[in-house]
Amino acid sequence: MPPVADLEPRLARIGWRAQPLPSDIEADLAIARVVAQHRAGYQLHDGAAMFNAQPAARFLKRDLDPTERPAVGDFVLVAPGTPPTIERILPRRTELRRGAAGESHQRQIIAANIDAVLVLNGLDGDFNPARIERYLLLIQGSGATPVLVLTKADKATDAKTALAELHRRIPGVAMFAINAKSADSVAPLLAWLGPGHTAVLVGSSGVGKSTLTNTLLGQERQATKAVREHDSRGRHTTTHRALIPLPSGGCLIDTPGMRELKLTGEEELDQSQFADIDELAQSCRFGDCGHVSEPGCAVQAALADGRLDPARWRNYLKLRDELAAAADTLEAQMRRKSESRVLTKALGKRLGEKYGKR
Ligand SMILES: Nc1nc2c(ncn2[C@@H]2O[C@H](COP(=O)(O)OP(=O)(O)OP(=O)(O)O)[C@@H](O)[C@H]2O)c(=O)[nH]1
Ligand SMILES: [Zn+2]
Repeated sequence: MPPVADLEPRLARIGWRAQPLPSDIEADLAIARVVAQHRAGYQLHDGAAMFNAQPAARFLKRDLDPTERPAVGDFVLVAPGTPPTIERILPRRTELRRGAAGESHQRQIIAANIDAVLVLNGLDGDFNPARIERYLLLIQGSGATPVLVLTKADKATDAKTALAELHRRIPGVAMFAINAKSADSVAPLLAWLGPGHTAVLVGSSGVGKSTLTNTLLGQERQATKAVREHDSRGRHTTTHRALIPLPSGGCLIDTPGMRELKLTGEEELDQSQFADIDELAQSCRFGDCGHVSEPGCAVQAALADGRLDPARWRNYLKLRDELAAAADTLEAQMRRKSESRVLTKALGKRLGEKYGKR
């Protein structure tokens, strides 16, 4: 492997910060960063290009603690090959975990080596201190710094009141009210986006994550509207770039996994700011109304006569789909957990019969 000093300008683009490397590294290994994780493998970036890689066999062992597997944001050592293989994970500075209050064998790393989590909340009706607090729970203990960003300040009449309320409710956390479209307005955020820094943007759909990304980039590089394909189960695929080097020297990580941070599957739409839409959608003539062209659709009627804002409706649909997918995952996890408990019991009983233990 070339001396790391030679690699640093390139690695700097992917949020690398000088760190001592293990002394026993084989010469043919390269440093890269995990930018996405798929069922079929990992997507890595070495500062020059993105490429696919497979984890070494030991990462696939079933009894391995999931937190010891490569995660998005990890700097890893990669062996050449077709495909290249992830051999080692370099020590993490921070670990954003899912299920921090759960059982240890269920904990997963959502992202590693994240320095700041920018929690976006819109001042256009999306403002929701309770949701911000839930994000903060997820971030707490990760080592990453939360930064609260209230977007659409240019549209709000009460940005100061919102900030004051948030200050009261969540003291000691940096917070800004910004117009995500204005470079001047987002400038204070650059303090968390300098060389060697990695940030993620989290927040509800439509809050301004893509807009802020574009402003930080200084150009329209990321499609503001991600491409989504819906199917009957309400899953979607979002295409966007996973790691985004910024002119300020830092980088953003943006993966579907990171965006899933926002919903656990336990949220109830009928007890949210969308309760009115949820109620409307339940009052269609057909119980399984798709709200597209069915006769007697209460949603289409409300859209037609202006009672329902189309943007809000689209947002509701997006969130409902996300929630459905998250709930599916949660349910599958819980099913697996209860199955393994039953299996463990059955195994214990069998062993007890065989060896006379109880
Ligand atoms: N006036 C104003 N409009 C904003 C601001 N931030 C975002 N918008 C607008 O809000 C809409 C949604 O913004 P996006 O950046 O696409 O939101 P997002 O969080 O990326 O949404 P998803 O991709 O669905 O997760 C766009 O029309 C933006 O132009 C802001 O600070 N001020
Ligand atoms: Zn309908």
